[in-house]
Amino acid sequence: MGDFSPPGTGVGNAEVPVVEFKDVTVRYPGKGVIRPAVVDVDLTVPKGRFVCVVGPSGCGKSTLLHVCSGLLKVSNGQFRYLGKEWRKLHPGIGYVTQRETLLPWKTVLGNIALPLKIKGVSRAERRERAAEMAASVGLGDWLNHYPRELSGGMRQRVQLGRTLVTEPTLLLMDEPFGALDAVLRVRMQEFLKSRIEGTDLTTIFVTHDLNEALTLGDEVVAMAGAPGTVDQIDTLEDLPRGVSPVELRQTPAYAVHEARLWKTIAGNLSDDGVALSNPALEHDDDQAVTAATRSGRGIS
Ligand SMILES: Nc1ncnc2c1ncn2[C@@H]1O[C@H](COP(=O)(O)OP(=O)(O)OP(=O)(O)O)[C@@H](O)[C@H]1O
Repeated sequence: MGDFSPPGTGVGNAEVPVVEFKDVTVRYPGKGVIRPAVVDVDLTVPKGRFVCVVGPSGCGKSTLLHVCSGLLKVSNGQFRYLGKEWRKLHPGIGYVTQRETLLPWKTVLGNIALPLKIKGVSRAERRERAAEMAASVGLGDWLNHYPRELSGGMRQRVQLGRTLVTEPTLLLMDEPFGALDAVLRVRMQEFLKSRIEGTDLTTIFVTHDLNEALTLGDEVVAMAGAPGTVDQIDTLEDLPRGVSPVELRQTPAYAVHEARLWKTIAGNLSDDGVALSNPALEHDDDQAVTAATRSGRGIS
């Protein structure tokens, strides 16, 4: 175990960051020499912080989330969750993806109660907690409806409820609103913000959409290149909070952050929106490219 201490250690767990990456490189297992997915990542996320990660397709955003969840181990460097290196999956993680994973044969109540059932919570308690959670995600009148009877935004709220009902310490969100239309997306952003604000929940939210990141985040982490590196971290303390996304986008501070982050990301994009090879790492034998960069969407 390495010896890197979070700032302000020694005054109890409250000050231990929820997530710490220190000089982290990640290679996916495979045959031959595999180019790393991310290199030299340093990132600290304190308790209660909402961090958005942006960057072009293939720069390693999801890879960072996999490491946070414990699904993927680092190849070099150190990763700590709640101040510890863990051998197994990390406890207290909620993971919401763009892909819908609701069980079609279960109702809203049944879907939200499912993780409690897996944990062995009694039937009466899980029904009560699931019903409370359904109400808190605005679906109190839809408890006995099935996913097919709901809109895309409602289904995404069920997914969110199913995750939050477990009372996670760390919420990981990988493009959760990517499939929603523009209006619904903004509504869901407002909804998520209102649901999380004032709680201790720590959130890492991956998105291709810079506007979404600036609307939601306390901090935006811009990744670039392939293998991916963290190229910029913008703290958004100067942005007004408690205003609508539309009002927020009209403020001068917003424009400054947007321009700066865009420059970081777009400077490292190919014409078709995929992360460009990282020139600083091109001549390193260890980094020889055999892993295919997945084609996909660029920054919007
Ligand atoms: N299971 C895997 N095995 C091997 N390589 C992988 C695997 N998953 C991802 N990669 C590679 O790791 C790199 C980073 O992928 P990752 O999915 O983290 O990027 P991303 O920024 O999240 O992309 P996108 O925005 O398209 O989802 C890519 O080169 C990708 O091909």
